[in-house]
Parts: sequence; structure tokens; C-alpha cells
Amino acid sequence: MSRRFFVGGNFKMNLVVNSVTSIVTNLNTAQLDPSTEVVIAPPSLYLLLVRQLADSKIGVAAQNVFDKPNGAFTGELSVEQLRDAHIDWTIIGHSERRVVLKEDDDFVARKTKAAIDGGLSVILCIGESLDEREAERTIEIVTRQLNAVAECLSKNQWTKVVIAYEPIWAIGTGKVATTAQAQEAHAAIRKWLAEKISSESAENTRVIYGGSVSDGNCKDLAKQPDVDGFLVGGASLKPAFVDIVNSRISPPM
Ligand SMILES: O=C(CO)COP(=O)(O)O
Repeated sequence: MSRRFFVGGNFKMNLVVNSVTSIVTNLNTAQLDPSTEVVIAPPSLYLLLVRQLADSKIGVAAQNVFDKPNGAFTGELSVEQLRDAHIDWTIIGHSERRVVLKEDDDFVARKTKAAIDGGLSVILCIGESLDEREAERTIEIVTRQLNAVAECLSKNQWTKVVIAYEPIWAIGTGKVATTAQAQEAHAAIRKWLAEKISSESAENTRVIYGGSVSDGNCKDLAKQPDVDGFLVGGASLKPAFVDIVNSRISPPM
């Protein structure tokens, strides 16, 4: 399989200078599976610090970016500003922004386009609520979220996107999707890529899982053929993150 395994750590609105420094310092010295791409997303206040502290093999992502190039947009960061700070990635469309900050599909799509046009790679988050899953609307919802982005991007830009399937009911709840639930959703997303974008993007675009990933459940999830990695919240703040990065290698005897 040609897709490189990807593990992202979304620190969300956690940590202060001391704790972010010790997490990054620990990651720098940890033995990380070199075949896994590791990207960490600290709060925006610490992006410069983390980029300076982190080993060059660790990527750094913003948790969000705005769709306009500059101007009177209090509190926002532009793609150019991230690039200027040597930040190569951004998360877009996290459910906490969709739900709490009322970001809709079109806004998420515009931001994804601005980010990729400006040279960033994007971790695009999609996923259904518990009500939607119970109504068996999972595929409909993620397809709607993806279609909005597909209207903005050209087909060859999908290789710059990592799709993070994060069922809202699994985020921060300790209620992880079963391996079968994750594989089913990921396979549907890959089918969507093949049908709507191209066979090349179905082959190369990574689809990662997020939602209560831990050192205890990551190995089984990582064995699923369409799970290309993880987006980790709570466990990315703990030593367990290293085990999740290394989920495809056996522990030393
Ligand atoms: O939202 C997430 C990653 O973006 C997942 O969070 P948890 O791993 O804390 O459930």
C-alpha cells in the first residue's frame, strides 16, 4: 500500500508553555516509527514555539485557518501567516468548530480551498452525530460534507488533503467506533473518492480515524485496510501518543 500512515495530535485548547514544551521535547527524543508521518496541532499561540522546538521530522498544524488573505478579521489567522511561520498543515472543519462555532459546510470548503491554494496541506474533519448514526445517515452526512469541499477543489488537490473521519459521538467520550464501524465508514469515503474525484486520489488520499483513540485500541484499528492513521485528541497529551504513532510495529520483546 502506498499511503503513508499518518498520526496527528490535536492538542485542542489545552496546555501552557511549560507543558507544551515538555510534550514536544519528549516526542523529539522518543523512538517514533519512521514510516509514520507525525503532525501535532498546538493552540495557535504556541505554533511558533512548537515549530522551533520540534524536530524537523515532526510536522506542525494549526487547528484552524481563515479563508481571506488578510484584513479586518479580528482573531483570525491567514494561510500566509501560517506559511511564514513554517507551518505546513492545518486542521479544518473539526466538529468542535462545526458544532460550537457554527461553521457550515460551505465555510469549511472555502477555508480548505484557501489553505491548499496557498500551499498548506489540510486535515479535513468530517463525521456524523449520534442521532445521525442512529438514523443510519452516516454515509449521507459524510458525503454531504465531502461534496461541499469537492465543489471548491480541483481533483488533483485531493492528494494535499488527509480526510479525518471523526464520528462526533466518539470524540472525547471514551466510546470508540468499533473496527467494523470505522472500516465501513472509511471504505465508503474511499469509494466516494474513487467515484467523485479519481482513482488516483482513492489510491493516495489518506483517510484517518479520530474519536477516543488510545494505546489500547489503536492496534486493531490500524489493521483495517482503509484506516490510514489517526487524529488523536486527549491521548496526544499523554505518553500513550508515542504508542499510537507506533501502533503498526510490535512492542520490543
Ligand atoms: O477530536 C479528536 C481529534 O481531533 C478526538 O478527540 P479524542 O481523542 O479526545 O476523542
